[in-house]
Amino acid sequence: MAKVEVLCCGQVPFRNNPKTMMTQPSKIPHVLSVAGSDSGAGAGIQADLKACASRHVYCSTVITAVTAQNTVGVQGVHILHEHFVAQQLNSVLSDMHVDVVKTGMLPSLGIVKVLCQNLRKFPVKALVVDPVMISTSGDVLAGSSVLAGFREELLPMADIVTPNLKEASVLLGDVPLKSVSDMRAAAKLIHDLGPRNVLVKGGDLPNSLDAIDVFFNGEEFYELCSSRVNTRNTHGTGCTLASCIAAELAKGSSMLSAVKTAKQFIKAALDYSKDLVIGNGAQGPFDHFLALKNVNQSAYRQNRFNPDTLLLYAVTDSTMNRKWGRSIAEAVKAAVEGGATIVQLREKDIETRDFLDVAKVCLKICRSHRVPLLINDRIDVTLACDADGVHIGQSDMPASLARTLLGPEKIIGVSCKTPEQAEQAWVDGADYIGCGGVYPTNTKANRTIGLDGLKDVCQVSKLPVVAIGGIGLSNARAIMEIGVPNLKGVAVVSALFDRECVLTETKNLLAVIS
Ligand SMILES: Nc1ncnc2c1ncn2[C@@H]1O[C@H](COP(=O)(O)OP(=O)(O)O)[C@@H](O)[C@H]1O
Ligand SMILES: Cc1ncc(COP(=O)(O)O)c(N)n1
Repeated sequence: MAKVEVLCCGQVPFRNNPKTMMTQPSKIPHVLSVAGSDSGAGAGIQADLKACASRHVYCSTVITAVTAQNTVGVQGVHILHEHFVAQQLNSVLSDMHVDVVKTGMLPSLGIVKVLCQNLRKFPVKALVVDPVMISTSGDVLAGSSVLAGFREELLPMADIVTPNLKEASVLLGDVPLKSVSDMRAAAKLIHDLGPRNVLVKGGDLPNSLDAIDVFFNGEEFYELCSSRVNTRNTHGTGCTLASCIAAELAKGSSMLSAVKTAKQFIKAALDYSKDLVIGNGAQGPFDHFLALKNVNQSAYRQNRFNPDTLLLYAVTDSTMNRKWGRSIAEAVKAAVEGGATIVQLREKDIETRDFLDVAKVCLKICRSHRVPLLINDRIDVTLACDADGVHIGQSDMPASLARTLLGPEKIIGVSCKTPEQAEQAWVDGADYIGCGGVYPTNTKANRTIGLDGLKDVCQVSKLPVVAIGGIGLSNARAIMEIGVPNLKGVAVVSALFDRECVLTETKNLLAVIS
């Protein structure tokens, strides 16, 4: 009798398994962190590894120094020889496909130089430089000898440099930085040193109720603002921010969107771990794995939100579907089969338990078509059924709080009528805005803003926009043709669900706007 080998994992041997043989090799975005080790694991290489892991990005490491460090301060620093740093760089860069390099503590000029040599030899998609010089505890991590290396060699190669206030000041020859306008001036001067983008971090800005960072891309300034979390656990925020930016760039994000995601991540992680107690010193580490408390499919999404999904946005209405004798799930199924690119469950008169049951069924339908499903207003239902996100109005939960509750992964949309509301939605960490009502509608008694109002909002909105309100076959094309690039699609209710055949209506509407 033929001998059958059983592998311990219970799988058929490779050569006999056609399914395994057909499997495509899969690639994970890859960040290389070139930084120092922090024995307390709050900052440095350890923070970078945790940040990348929690953003679902692979992180390799080249260690430049080993520090004896805890929540009180830095007790010792052992700098590795530049030859050994060069050897590590060569090992990783010559073999593994690195997308983005992120640098932290670079404690000697020799190390800066071998890094620049290796970056020239093995070019990568992006270089993120966190110019670590002084720890938050006030200890020196890189002396003035490396400054020339930063200014002359490394910064001109950087896609972004992320100094905190002290580091920005040192890079510019000890200029005092005390206000947001000082930060803007510093960002401009540092940009003149050669990096493509600059983020001056304001975690240590005195007398500021908010944590404000200034981003400058050589043309425009952005003040990125989040409320300041009241916690001692801010050790490693700078390293984490830079790693998170690197991770998002490795996934393919644009620079501004990577920076915004990273900032939202820091805010959410600090909120999540504000009461954590590790160590007796003044500055504790925080917990990077907030997403793990909510292990779910969305944790494996590589790109959290694709604005193109706003093209044909189906918003349900149970009264209409009841009138035509179909369930919400049947209506959603027809809409996604007809080509709806995103769905929102807007069910105002339904018990929570029923809402949850319906949401779970609709989620299954949407996932099978790779269409995101959002829930109107109800953050509790969004979390309970692990929907892709929530859509909120101006009188619902504020978007900043929704972001804190939902974490950085979920999609958040906000209804906006005015440019001011659109600006606030962006500051609060929303992903898109729904703008309207453009035309009068039966689903909401509301002031309409018309095509001009829509244009005004689109022109200032930094977020993608979907138009809503009285939109259907007759006027959808006119809306799509208003000629503003961030208008990504139309959201419709009656045009799909107050009709006999949802499938046909969706197909027809898609044909008109595509
Ligand atoms: N208490 C806080 N609440 C919210 N965000 C914070 C807080 N402290 C720092 N941040 C943010 O963390 C990031 C790192 O900033 P900062 O602490 O200034 O850098 P570093 O760790 O290099 O000193 C920035 O985006 C900053 O705005
Ligand atoms: C090895 C190493 N790298 C970087 C930092 C900066 O982090 P922080 O500014 O939070 O002290 C640090 N303390 N240690």
